[in-house]
Amino acid sequence: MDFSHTLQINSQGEVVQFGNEFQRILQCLPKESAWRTFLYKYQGIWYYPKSLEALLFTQEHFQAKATDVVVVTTPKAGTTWLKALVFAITKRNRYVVSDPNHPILTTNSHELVPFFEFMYRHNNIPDLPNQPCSRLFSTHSGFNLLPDSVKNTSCRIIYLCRNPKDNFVSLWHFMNKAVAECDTEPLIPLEEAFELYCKGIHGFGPIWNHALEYWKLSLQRPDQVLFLKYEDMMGDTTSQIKRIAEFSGCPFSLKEESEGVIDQVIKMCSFENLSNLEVNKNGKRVVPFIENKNYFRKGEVGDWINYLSPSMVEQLDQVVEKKLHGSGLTLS
Ligand SMILES: Nc1ncnc2c1ncn2[C@@H]1O[C@H](COP(=O)(O)OS(=O)(=O)O)[C@@H](OP(=O)(O)O)[C@H]1O
Repeated sequence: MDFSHTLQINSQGEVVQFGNEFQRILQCLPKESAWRTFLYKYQGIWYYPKSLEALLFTQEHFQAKATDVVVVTTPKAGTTWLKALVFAITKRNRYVVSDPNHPILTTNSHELVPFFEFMYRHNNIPDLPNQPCSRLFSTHSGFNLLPDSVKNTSCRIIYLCRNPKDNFVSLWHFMNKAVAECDTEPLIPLEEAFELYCKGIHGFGPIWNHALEYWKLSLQRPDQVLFLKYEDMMGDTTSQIKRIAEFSGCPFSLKEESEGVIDQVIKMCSFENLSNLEVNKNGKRVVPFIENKNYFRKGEVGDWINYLSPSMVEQLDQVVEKKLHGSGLTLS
């Protein structure tokens, strides 16, 4: 694919120049002006153009290894938390969890488990470590857009989703805080954002389509896809951490359990601990330009009750129920 001109976007969020082949692709896709930018629908999922370009580039250039672990989430499902947990669990032979200099304590987890969307942005082919141990990557990509080598090798996918009502509230806050900090546009009213969300129009949405693809795959190939829910992780973090460790091929030994290693992981990656670290209070990511503190808001289940009216709840519940009906997947 010819990506000779990288994507350029004007101040309204509209694509004004892109690689020739990518230009042809974009012109054929449904397009929506939403969330103060433009979104393009590719194989059932809405993408920001830069993310789509990078993910198409990833598809061409990323070669998975059987030992890789790819963290896949919908935005605002608890990605930052899951990345910290997966890093702490899978790298614990190299970084002892009780180490006061553990990387989690000094580095935002998005840097430790990088997104394909940013690694492969602007035609960049990153130099990937060739180490034998598991490499960790992440993405918000829909399943269809994953590189073939991720879909078809025995590399592991850990998927996380969240109750759509909390997911929406978290997304709305994030867009108004993190993104609004970068420009002078007015905030997006909750009602306007809600209507878009119910239509599935948001970056990497609709989450019911996104989750359903990975859900089906987790049933077909349970050894390749571990399907997690934020609410289960909050409800019984110990069990979910054990599942992650076993699935990743590094289960906790009885000795580790008796020494309290699981509790140490939980504590290190807790909302309270992560959100109070210097790096997460005052640090920022350069690409995208987002202050780390914006990845931490409340970290609770059920905060939607403070934002959504009964009729909004009914509307969103109905949309989700209709989409997931008969699939065996529930998100409420
Ligand atoms: N350690 C920990 N434990 C529990 N919950 C946590 C944790 N860290 C972040 N959060 C909450 O996750 C929400 C942010 O979602 P993501 O990390 O997926 O955001 S992003 O997609 O990476 O931008 C956002 O949820 P809300 O508080 O509901 O907005 C964060 O507060």
